[in-house]
Amino acid sequence: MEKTEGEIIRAKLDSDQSQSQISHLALDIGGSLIKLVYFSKNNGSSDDDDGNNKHLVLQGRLHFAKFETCKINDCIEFIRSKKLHFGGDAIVKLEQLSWYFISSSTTSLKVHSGVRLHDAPASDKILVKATGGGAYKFADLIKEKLGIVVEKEDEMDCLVAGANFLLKAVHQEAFTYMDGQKEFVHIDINDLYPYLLVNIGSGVSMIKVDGDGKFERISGTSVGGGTFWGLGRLLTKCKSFDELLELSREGNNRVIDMLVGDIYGGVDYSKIGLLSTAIASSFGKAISDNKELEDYKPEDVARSLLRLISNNIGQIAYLNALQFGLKRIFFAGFFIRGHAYTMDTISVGVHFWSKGEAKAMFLRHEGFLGSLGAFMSYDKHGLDDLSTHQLVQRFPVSGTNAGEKICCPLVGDLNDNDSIECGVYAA
Ligand SMILES: Nc1ncnc2c1ncn2[C@@H]1O[C@H](COP(=O)(O)OP(=O)(O)OP(=O)(O)O)[C@@H](O)[C@H]1O
Ligand SMILES: CC(C)(CO)[C@@H](O)C(=O)NCCC(=O)O
Repeated sequence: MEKTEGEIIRAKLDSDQSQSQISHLALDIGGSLIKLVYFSKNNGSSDDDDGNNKHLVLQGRLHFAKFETCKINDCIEFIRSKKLHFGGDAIVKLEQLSWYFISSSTTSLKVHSGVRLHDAPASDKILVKATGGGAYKFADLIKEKLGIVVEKEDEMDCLVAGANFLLKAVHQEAFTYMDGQKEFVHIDINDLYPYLLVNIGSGVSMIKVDGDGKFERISGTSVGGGTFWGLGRLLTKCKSFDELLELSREGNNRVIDMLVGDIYGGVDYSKIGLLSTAIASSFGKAISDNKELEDYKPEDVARSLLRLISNNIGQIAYLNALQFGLKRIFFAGFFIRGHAYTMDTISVGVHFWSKGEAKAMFLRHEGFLGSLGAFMSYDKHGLDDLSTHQLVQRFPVSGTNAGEKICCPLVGDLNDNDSIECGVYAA
């Protein structure tokens, strides 16, 4: 029998936990999904080959997991059964946190960080960092069921902190995706800002980022991932988001979308630069076809809907980038789900509207920006002390050098039960 998502996570954790202790759980509780990040220490330290082993004080993994927000009780049960909220045997305080990845593969990333460890001051209260609207909505429930106090962190602060961390510290995090080609982008941390962060969750936030902690939410739209999943569920009867996404792969949007050619008798409207194949009106054919919903194939509906939402977000993002003179746009949030057609649609849209001036980029850990930001807020001051220059210098020089564009096939979803191997070094 096929295992459920919860069972897979549980089995993995059972094996992890036989050799590790958990510390530092952080949550991002959004309108659709709850994202968890936590660090598990392996027992004992071990030697490493990067020349820093004399400073190694801790080794472990950074874990990622997610639950649907409507199943918050499963998430609470998961935290309780794995004792994630107790921080293992001892809660440690992370100081001078300086994560830097020393190697990466398609399935796991190895990260080392410089920290000082102290036992947390004895306290009756167990505090867990959480962000997203659910940190407010579910604080009482979490206190009641787990006996822990939710320490709320601002959602936008966390998104930006998570994005900056991933972009600066994680090797091969950002990539472009166009015409089926994935290309990793080298990030020059001295030339990272300003950029536009477009976080596509249930709704969409567009944030102009000018530095660490320096940002402005310049726009947003309620037509986001929740719209795609909500409308898609009603229109196709799909039982899960992934099923809807999978369905869209096989569909043909031209069956339902009204194309320029449908209006112009098969020819382009070249005077204003519109090909006959361009969508003139999403779902527009449904008005004239005299058909009912049942007459359309669910896969065609799913495809049209995905293009509608992705195009719309791509266009609004581009208009904001134009208004603020931003050339780089990073798209994140769980709506993207590493899905080829979604990324392609967004990229083509941004490329088309900007006449090739602006670039759409995506992040491998797209859905975990907020939870990573909350995780790192355990020690803001330590992070502020970080020399980002140092982070890059300490990257290993591997076969896939930073600075070069690397082409590789699209890897699967790195967000599900992904973990990052970590070593923690004394600063
Ligand atoms: N397994 C899933 N179940 C539900 N939605 C999913 C799933 N996987 C991807 N999604 C998509 O991701 C969206 C949620 O993304 P994300 O977790 O980034 O946002 P959120 O934090 O829940 O929302 P918000 O920030 O607006 O409160 C959903 O609306 C849906 O489009
Ligand atoms: C309300 C939030 C910030 C909650 O995450 C998000 O869903 C969002 O940005 N919605 C779009 C709201 C708007 O700007 O119209």
